Amino acid sequence: MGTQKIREKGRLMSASEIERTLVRLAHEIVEKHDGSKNVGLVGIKRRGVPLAQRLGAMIEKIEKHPVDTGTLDISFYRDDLSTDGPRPKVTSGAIGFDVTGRDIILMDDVLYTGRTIRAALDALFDHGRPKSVRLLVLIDRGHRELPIEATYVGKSVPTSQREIIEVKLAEVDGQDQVLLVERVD
Ligand SMILES: O=P(O)(O)OC[C@H]1O[C@H](OP(=O)(O)OP(=O)(O)O)[C@H](O)[C@@H]1O
Ligand SMILES: O=c1cc[nH]c(=O)[nH]1
Repeated sequence: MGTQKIREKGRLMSASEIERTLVRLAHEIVEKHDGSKNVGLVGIKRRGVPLAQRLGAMIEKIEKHPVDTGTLDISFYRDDLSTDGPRPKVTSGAIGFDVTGRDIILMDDVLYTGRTIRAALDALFDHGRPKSVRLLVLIDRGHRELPIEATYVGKSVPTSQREIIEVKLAEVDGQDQVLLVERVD
């Protein structure tokens, strides 16, 4: 595989827009979950993790009680591994709290084909039986290949297949912003 050229097309969200969006999503979660006591937040590695941590802190501030926040590493569950041989049957590391009976909100930065979320649901149910599972994403860029939708969406961005959404978060990338870039052949 050669190096792929990409061209920046524009900035979709600044740091302050990301912050405002997360505050709105935290309030939506509290409103829909009637106080959020049974809610557990699970961030998908990598950038879902800081999103879950930030939203957990925001909900805690609004509700004045702690919110369980954990991490899901789905690298062994991704179906794109299956092209190189049988899919490894490995249970991912601990989430950080018991998901059984909880109202789980899975979190990721970008929702595209839906394959990451399918893998995340497999991984989640290997850890326990949640009462419910909802999905939160910062960006929904369309082009689903599976019947998966998010309950909580930061921003819906219609994209072409050539375009790529680059979410950058301070904890992983040293800064907060969302960029739209395009592959150049
Ligand atoms: O809906 P899908 O088609 O599964 O695409 C969405 C996934 O793609 C990105 O991860 P990526 O594979 O680029 O890895 P990253 O964590 O390094 O960004 C993004 O973080 C989502 O997890
Ligand atoms: O555009 C995309 C598609 C999948 N994952 C991303 O992070 N961006």
